[in-house]
Amino acid sequence: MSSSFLPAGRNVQIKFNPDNRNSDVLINSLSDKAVSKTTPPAIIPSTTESHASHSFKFTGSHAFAHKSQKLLSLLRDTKSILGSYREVNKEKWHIQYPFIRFKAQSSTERIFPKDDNNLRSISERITMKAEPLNKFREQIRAKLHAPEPDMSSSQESINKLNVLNLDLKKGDRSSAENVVEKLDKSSVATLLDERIIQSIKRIENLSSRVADTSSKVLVAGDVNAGKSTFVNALLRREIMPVDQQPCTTIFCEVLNVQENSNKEEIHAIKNIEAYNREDKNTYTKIDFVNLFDTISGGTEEYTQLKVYCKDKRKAQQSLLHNGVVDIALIDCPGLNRDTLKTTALFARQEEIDVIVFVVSAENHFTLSAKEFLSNASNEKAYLFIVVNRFDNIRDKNKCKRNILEQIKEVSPRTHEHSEDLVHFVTSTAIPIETDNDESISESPASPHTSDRQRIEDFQSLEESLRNFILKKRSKSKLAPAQYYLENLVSDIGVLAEFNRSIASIEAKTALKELQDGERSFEQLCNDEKYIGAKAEKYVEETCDLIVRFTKQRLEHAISEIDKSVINIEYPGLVYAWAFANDVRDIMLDEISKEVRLSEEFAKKETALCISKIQSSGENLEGNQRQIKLDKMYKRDHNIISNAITVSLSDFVDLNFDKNVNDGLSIIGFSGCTLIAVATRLDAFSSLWKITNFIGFNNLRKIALPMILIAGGISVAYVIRDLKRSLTRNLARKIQQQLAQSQYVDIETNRIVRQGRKKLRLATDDLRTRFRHAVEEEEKKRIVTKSILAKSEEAARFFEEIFSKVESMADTLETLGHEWEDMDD
Ligand SMILES: Nc1nc2c(ncn2[C@@H]2O[C@H](COP(=O)(O)OP(=O)(O)OP(=O)(O)O)[C@@H](O)[C@H]2O)c(=O)[nH]1
Repeated sequence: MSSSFLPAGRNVQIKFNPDNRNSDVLINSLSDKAVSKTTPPAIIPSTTESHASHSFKFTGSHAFAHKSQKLLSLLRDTKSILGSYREVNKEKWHIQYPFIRFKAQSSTERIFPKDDNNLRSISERITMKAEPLNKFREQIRAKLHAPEPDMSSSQESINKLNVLNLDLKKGDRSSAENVVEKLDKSSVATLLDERIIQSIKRIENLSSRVADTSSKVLVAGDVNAGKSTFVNALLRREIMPVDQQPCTTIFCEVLNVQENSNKEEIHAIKNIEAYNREDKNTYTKIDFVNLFDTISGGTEEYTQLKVYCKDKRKAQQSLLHNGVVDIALIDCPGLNRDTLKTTALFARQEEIDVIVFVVSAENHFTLSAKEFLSNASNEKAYLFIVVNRFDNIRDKNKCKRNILEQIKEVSPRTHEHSEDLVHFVTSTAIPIETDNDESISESPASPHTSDRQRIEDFQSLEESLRNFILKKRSKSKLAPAQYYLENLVSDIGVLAEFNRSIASIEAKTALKELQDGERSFEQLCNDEKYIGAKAEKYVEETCDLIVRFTKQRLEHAISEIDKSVINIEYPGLVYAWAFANDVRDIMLDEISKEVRLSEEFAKKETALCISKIQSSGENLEGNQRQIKLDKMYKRDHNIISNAITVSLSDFVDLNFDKNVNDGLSIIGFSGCTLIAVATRLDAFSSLWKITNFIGFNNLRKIALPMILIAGGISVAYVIRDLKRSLTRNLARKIQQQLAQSQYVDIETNRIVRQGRKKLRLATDDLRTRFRHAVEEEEKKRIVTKSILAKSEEAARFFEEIFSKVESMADTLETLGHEWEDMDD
């Protein structure tokens, strides 16, 4: 699995680039512990320089240490970026995924979620800036835009992302698509959070793997092939017991003394799982002098030995403690039918980086050896083969050919790189330290040519072995971290770029909304003032109209009240009183009619005005208030009928006729009185009362003729003028009373007051709706402002993240992939 944006398989010699800001920071940010633990001494030579003929190009231990440091630092930085992604995703910005259907979509649509119409419409308005892109950004954008025709939508996002893809494939493909389509932002955020947590855990595991400087080498081989002799030769010490007879019966792990607080000890362990160096109950300490007995004594008490020993050689020569990797050598029991299975199991353990197989040049491969090798080569692909006891071979070339032929059969890949991986040596030729030796001389005092050659062959083996171990270590410990980082950095870049685009668009949209909102807010405030004032003006105009109308109608009706009875017939003297009451009622009805008319007018005008007010606010949101006018005027308006009563005087018009003389007036008056009385009493009782009053004789002499004359005149007058006088008197009386009670004003006010009340409801409603609209606009502005701030912040955040991962991708690219040709 190799990242698509980094070239794979390049053999890059690491050069620290001072211009690379990120590298600088990364190197400087390395913890002291990591640096001290992994930095090799400067004197360790690069193997590519000293052993240029190797077909396995490897940049050596220095490069390995440098690479470990960089990877550790990159892992740390990536973890911190993922941490900030989690934080932002939880609290500030739901990180979105590029879930897209590519088919038949424009390139601008591709980078936006397919269900987000709003964003898509925005995307149509905003084109990508034609800025110069660097390689990483180009690759990320290409990923976001690239059509992948035959993919389902659920797979598209998976293909865009390597590590941080969401786990949507819980059902079949169609249901996974549905899941994608139905996901909302917060669900995606939750799924991403889970993914990030997993990634952080993985980074922690990879970090501890990269930081782990130990490496285990399993030395297996046939019985008596010389495994223990070989191990001793590597250590330049007689640690492992050597015997002509098969002697190694248990696994012996030889470690550097530093692993045991610089104490040379042997720990015999019954249960390796429970072994703890600091817990003496988990092992038995054994003396070095008793090692042979323990190993060869056939005791089945122990399953494994840990032998902590000193390697007195310098770091660049030492295998156990070479400054880069702490190597442990595990000497296995010789292979036979009984031990084959156990050794094979041991070899399969993940912590075994390299298998060194020791075969005796004299015996070639046994069946057990072949079986072991073919299984191991399936497991590890490359094996390191030591053909030992080469000194005993006379025809060395033939032996080499034979053995290489056999290796070709059991491990073809090893055979391909036999120059590096297959060594013909004589382990006994290596000078071994005795207890008295202070240093070991690699050159015998008087070396034979053959001895010198054997020592050189062994040294060459050692260099190849160390190189192979480092390389395998890179493969097993650094490669997973580097590949994972490459994929993760790409994913972080994809998400950062995608979310930056969305955030930028949201910010632009919010800004535009804010600017538009500013204008519409101003417009609204102006409208509120202007339309409010206009509505007030409508109200005043309508009220004025109602007042004028009502006043005019009532005043006119009152002033012309006598005309309302013109057509009423006078029923005669006997019904004069009833007639007078009818006249009054008709006159008052006439006024009431005018009142009702005015009310109708007021209602109509009020309705008109309300509709005008409401239509001036029809653009405002929300429902208009319904104003009912049917019960606007409901009480009985004939309030004056009881207050105006007919009286006698109403029948006589005191000012009525300037043409009639005073006498006639008196007579008329008397007559009228009589008539009035007569209308109330019967004629006889009236006459009787008058007679009693003036005396019968006087009446007979003086008054009677006069009375008779006056009566006659009066009767004539009454007959002639009663209707007119009564009408005029009653009209005047009503007019006076109405004037006195300010009837017109009161009624006008009442009518207009009701109208104003209703109109007030309309203006209040308009004002309320305006206020509501202004408040809504303000609320919208607050929300838009916060969206703007949030999306601007998000855009900045993702841009910063992008720059960081861009720089990390550069660093990763410079690290290269030296293990590309080690495909196991
Ligand atoms: N001539 C010669 N003899 C060797 C060489 N290497 C080992 N021997 C001898 O071979 C015998 C067996 O050596 P060991 O190292 O015990 O062999 P081993 O593979 O560890 O034996 P087991 O652990 O019992 O399987 C010893 O007598 C060694 O001296 C060599 O390169 N040349």
